[in-house]
Amino acid sequence: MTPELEFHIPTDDVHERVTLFADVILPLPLPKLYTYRVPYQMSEEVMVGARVLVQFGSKKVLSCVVARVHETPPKDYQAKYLLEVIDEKPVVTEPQLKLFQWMAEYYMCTLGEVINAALPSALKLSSESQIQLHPQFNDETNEWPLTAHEENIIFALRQKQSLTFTEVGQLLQLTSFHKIIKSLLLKDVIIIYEEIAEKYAPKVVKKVRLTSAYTTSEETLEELFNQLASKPKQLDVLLKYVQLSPILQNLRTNEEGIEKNLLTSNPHLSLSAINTLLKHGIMEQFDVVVSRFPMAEGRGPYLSSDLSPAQAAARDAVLETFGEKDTVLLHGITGSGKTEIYMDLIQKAVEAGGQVLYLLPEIALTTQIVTRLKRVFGDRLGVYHSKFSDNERVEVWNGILSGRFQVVVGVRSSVFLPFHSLSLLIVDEEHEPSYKQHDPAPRYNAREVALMMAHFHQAKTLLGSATPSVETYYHCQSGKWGLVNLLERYGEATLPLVELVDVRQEGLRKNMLSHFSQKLVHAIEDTLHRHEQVILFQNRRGYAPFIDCNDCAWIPKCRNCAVSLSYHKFSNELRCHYCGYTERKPNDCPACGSTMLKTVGFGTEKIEDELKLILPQSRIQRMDLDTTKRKNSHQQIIEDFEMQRTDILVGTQMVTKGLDFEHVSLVGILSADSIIHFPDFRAHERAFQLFVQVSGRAGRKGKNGKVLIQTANPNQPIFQRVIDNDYQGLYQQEIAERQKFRYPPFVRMIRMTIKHPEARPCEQAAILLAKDLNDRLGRGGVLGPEAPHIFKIRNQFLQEIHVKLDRESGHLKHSKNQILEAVQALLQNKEFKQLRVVIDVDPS
Ligand SMILES: Nc1ncnc2c1ncn2[C@@H]1O[C@H](COP(=O)(O)OP(=O)(O)OP(=O)(O)O)[C@@H](O)[C@H]1O
Ligand SMILES: [Zn+2]
Repeated sequence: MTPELEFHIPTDDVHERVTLFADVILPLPLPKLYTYRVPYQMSEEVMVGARVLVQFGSKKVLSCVVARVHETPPKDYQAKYLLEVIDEKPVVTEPQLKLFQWMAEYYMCTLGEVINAALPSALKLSSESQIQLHPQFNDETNEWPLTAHEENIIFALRQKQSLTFTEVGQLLQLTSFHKIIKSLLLKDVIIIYEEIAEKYAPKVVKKVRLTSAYTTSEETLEELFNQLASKPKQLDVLLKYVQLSPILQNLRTNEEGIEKNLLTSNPHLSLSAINTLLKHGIMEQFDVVVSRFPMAEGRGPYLSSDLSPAQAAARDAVLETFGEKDTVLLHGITGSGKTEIYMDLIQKAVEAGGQVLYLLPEIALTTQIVTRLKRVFGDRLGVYHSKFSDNERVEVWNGILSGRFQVVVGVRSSVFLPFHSLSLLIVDEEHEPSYKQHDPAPRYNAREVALMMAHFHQAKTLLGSATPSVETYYHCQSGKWGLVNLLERYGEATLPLVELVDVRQEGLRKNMLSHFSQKLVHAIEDTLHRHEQVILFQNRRGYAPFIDCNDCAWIPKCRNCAVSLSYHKFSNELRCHYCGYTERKPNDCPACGSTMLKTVGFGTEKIEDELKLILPQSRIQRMDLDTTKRKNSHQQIIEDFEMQRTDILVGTQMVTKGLDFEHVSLVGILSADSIIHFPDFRAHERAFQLFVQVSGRAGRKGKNGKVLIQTANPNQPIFQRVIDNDYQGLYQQEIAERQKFRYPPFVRMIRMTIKHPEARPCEQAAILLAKDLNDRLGRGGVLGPEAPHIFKIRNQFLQEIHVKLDRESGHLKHSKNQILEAVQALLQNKEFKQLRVVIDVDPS
């Protein structure tokens, strides 16, 4: 050290001290960002994308994400100091922040709502956050000096398992204790988690290894062998150890050890010998925190299938089109092998060093695809969906940040993940309505968000579908996006033969067995006879949509919603599918006392029930919301069907989507009519998609597939389009109608739902809002108010207003502001205290 430096007095403290301010996103529905003052000693630590702890209101402490760091104090309030910087590195990336900002603006919600939806709850902290001892913390091995306060907390955690932040404050009698918590965190003494129900528990594995004294050199190891020569049981253990751990090739590998149970569960080894070795300090035991997503064994080279000539041509066309366009639609019929093409493209993107996001509409689909992708991408594949625990989500989040996961497969919420170098996004089954989040805000469509993500990352997006949404196809027709067609099935397979069954006629001819036509029953029998499988689709779950009294026509209704209660036979309950209300099914009519209560209509449960009577030998499984509540139930049902442990799969929409089963040769649609007559401008499009998709599950691997559609009205033109797989016809007709009646893609729709516990004020408020919107936006664009078909849900009366906006974006922003102002003005009206207005952009 030079003498000058020894006398150096730090002067920057005196003059160059700059006060920094951080704008933070609180995880609350607040309209703007809040600015906090950064304590000088944290100036170096604070950074965009990292979390900080702040006090909000008088008591609450929250973690929030830094969106901006600057030097301008806020004008209208005195900025408080932020309390702590939690992260050493950002947990939210720059492109993510941009995307979140865009989502908040586009979907007309707050940035806080977006962040709240985006972050797994273990990354959100508040005064209710809990701490617990780190499972690996051990007084004896701890190398860090601990302060009295820290000792105090550890002592309390030994007594009580967990403490909330508030309790920590009380324990230490300090208001500012976050430094202490952070210090304990850094020393790995504690971990933080959000809810008691879901403690963050890293998975710990017990391992053993030789103590270092015996592994300094080959000689010491040899000495050990000599030493144990007279103790054969211990020698056996040692021999097994050197067999399982490659220490004879490289002594340093001893450090990694082996899992203890590889020894203890071996019937040829003596447990007491293992314990003696541990007791004598020849071996030692240690814990390792392992990933919940174990590394795949032997990464191996890529293992994907060879593309057929048609697939290879489609792949090349996609790559070529990416040269000119950022977004390409792969319109490939069901069973054409789109997945194989995706895998090929993913591989290319990964080899070039990019990250890939592969979006799927439904968890049920992930299980099959994940198995296929795992074989190719091994430990570089991350999976993200809503049935994951929070721990698992945090691990995926961190795995993407650290670069461990290069490919992520997930459902719509994966658009929130912290990618930094995305180069390819795939939106499979892009037409699927389940990409849309209805509640709560942000009410986004993951397909649209994916396109925006691609924009911020300068990545390419491939949309794929056998039945593209009319909007998407329109953008291809107009030349905005690229289009690649794949019009043949892979291999020997051809599209299935679709046939209609007129249930009215069959009923007259006495050819109906309850809800099954003879034709369908015979077709099922034939199929099972050939040891092939059947999928039956019915659009409703439960046993029956409602029951009614034969004598007085009484129908049980939900007490919170304007709907009748569905009957669920297994639980003998009447259930509301909107609010979850349940009651026991009465034996007699509460209105007239009659015992003649009968069920009306039918759902999947009834189909399953009746089928068991009609075909008692067959093995039937049902897949719907009621049978897939548990985390792995989807997987189990799909696996059973795949392995042909079941013959018939009965289900709701869940069975229609992209599933790939080799032995299915018959698909039955039990009642097509309710789907076609849904009151919505997309009803025809949706019905076509549903019928074609569910039909597409038949005959995928060379078998001749057959589809039977039961309907009371076979003359509807949509059926001919399904029979002919005539997407073009459907598209031409739909697009003409959309243009004529001004629907998307020709306009943008925004729906406002006005909610109030009483009917009158709900209606009055809706009329006022519609009038104000009319004044602001001009006539013609505002439709309603109108009470929706189900006019009360969860004790809230509903009214809807639809706004149609021209697509030029300059206009759009202005109009959105007008809408927000109109809603604000209405909410300020003192007459409507309990009013809520939900805004949904691009509703569906
Ligand atoms: N090149 C290939 N080599 C081997 N098998 C293939 C190949 N292409 C497709 N297959 C098989 O054909 C079947 C159908 O493929 P895939 O599931 O990818 O179709 P898809 O286009 O996604 O259909 P859908 O739109 O109905 O979901 C799968 O079982 C798949 O493994
Ligand atoms: Zn209800």
